[in-house]
Amino acid sequence: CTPNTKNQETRKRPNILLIVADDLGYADLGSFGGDIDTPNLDELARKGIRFSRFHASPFCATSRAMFLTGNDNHIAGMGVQGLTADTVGYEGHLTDRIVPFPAVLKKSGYSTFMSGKWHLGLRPEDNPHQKGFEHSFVLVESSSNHYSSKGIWKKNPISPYTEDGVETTWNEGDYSTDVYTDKLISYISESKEENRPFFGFAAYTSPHWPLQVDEKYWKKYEGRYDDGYEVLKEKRFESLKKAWMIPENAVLPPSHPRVKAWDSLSPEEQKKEARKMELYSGMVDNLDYNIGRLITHLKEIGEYENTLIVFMSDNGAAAEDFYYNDGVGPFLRERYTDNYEDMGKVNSYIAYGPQWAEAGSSPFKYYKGFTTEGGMNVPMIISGPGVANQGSINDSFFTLLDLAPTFYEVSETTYPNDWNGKEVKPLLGASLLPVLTGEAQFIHSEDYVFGMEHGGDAMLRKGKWKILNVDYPFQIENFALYDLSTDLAEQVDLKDQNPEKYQEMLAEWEKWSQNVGVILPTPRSQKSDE
Ligand SMILES: O=[N+]([O-])c1ccc(OS(=O)(=O)O)cc1
Repeated sequence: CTPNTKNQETRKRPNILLIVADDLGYADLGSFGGDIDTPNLDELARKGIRFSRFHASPFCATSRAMFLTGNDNHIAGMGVQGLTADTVGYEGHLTDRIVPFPAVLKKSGYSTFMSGKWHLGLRPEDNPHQKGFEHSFVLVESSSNHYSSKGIWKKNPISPYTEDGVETTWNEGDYSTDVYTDKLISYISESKEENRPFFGFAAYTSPHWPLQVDEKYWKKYEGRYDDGYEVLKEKRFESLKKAWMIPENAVLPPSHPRVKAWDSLSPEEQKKEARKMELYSGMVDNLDYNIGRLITHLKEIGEYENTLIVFMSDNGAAAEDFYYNDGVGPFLRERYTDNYEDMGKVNSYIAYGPQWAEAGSSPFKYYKGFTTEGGMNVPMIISGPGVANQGSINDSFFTLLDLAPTFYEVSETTYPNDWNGKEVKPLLGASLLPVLTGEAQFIHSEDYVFGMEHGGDAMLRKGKWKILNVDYPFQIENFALYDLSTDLAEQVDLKDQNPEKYQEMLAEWEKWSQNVGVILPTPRSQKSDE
């Protein structure tokens, strides 16, 4: 075992850099067939493997709870994002039923740090500082202004930030993604000085709403989206096929009923809609620029070749638009404007809604929040030492539960049976290393079961089969059955044609949901985080 002392690392184990974009759509990146300029991510794609069927959870906090622990969101304590209840599985923070992998890596001698969004509990004892991160500069809650600490949630008019567990303030006018990158660069430099391998978590808050970014990043997209969101969705559907991200016989799913036809909008409305997407693309452009800064820094200090870089989105493209809703809307409308002239600036609150989110999640059904593929099938790229088949695309089924086991293997550490004297639940995923080294194309057998439940929205996957339930309130008979090998867009319910398979999948659901502790109807929140 490597000694837990600084400056004593004898043989350098690889660094691990996990970069998570917030609400990035599947169809945005250049290397996935999208139209936004992402040269730095494209370089990672050329040097690494793109995963076309990688699945996150449909929401931000549940995804973070899952990939940081290698376990189910209920087991981790995050049954429903933003809900805090005195009920096992729904505590609203990471519990002692699991161990976040940064804690184990830190104990083994890794320098562990993160910068960006936490969203796994507001209390001091829930802070990343207590969960295995030696250094952290974080937005503690779910979302924030990108230029200011002027909050977007009524309960926190000033957005809460901490550095190494201590409350800190935002330097007004600084831009989120730039600041988070500066911090990461300083933490990476420190680990280099100490000659320790690092695990770094770049928990970016971009391109999450409110859509804010400097004109220098969005101006070049001006005019690109003037034909509207339906056209963009179709264009991307075709370009994703050309990029081999979806099969030639894929079908484009119809839009969610919330999406208004582009042609029904007035010219003024269309102008504003187009600017939303220009801003979104500008944010992704800036995100890519900052990822380039990280890559350049790693190269400059001679650590690029020894760093496993994992890039992913935390869930599908986001359709939320709280500015116009009854709950948070009045607070937002008091503090922010949605004027065309101010769009993208510090005083502006703009989200791009289900209409553009569907262009982001083209070719899948729906978007963030749903257990459909549009909510969960996200882009992932892995590059770094030992990664074979550079530039290839892997189409096998993987999930965010597979990341922690991969990181344990790469860092030559093991997940413990107990932690701080308490027995912990076993890991659920499997290491991706055989895929990264080119020994295997897949790690999950046809019998592997992956389930996901969030507030009654549910899915379970076994081999090519998926049961999906997005009807409210949850009732087991509302599950539909899809064959994802022929129906990526989840359009043809096969439950009547395959009653045996359907019953088998329902039995798997019963077993799985009991094992992980799903409670339906969802327990009521004692305290909301949002
Ligand atoms: O419903 N909310 O309150 C809510 C939804 C999404 C959200 O963004 S997320 O990135 O944290 O999922 C924040 C709050």
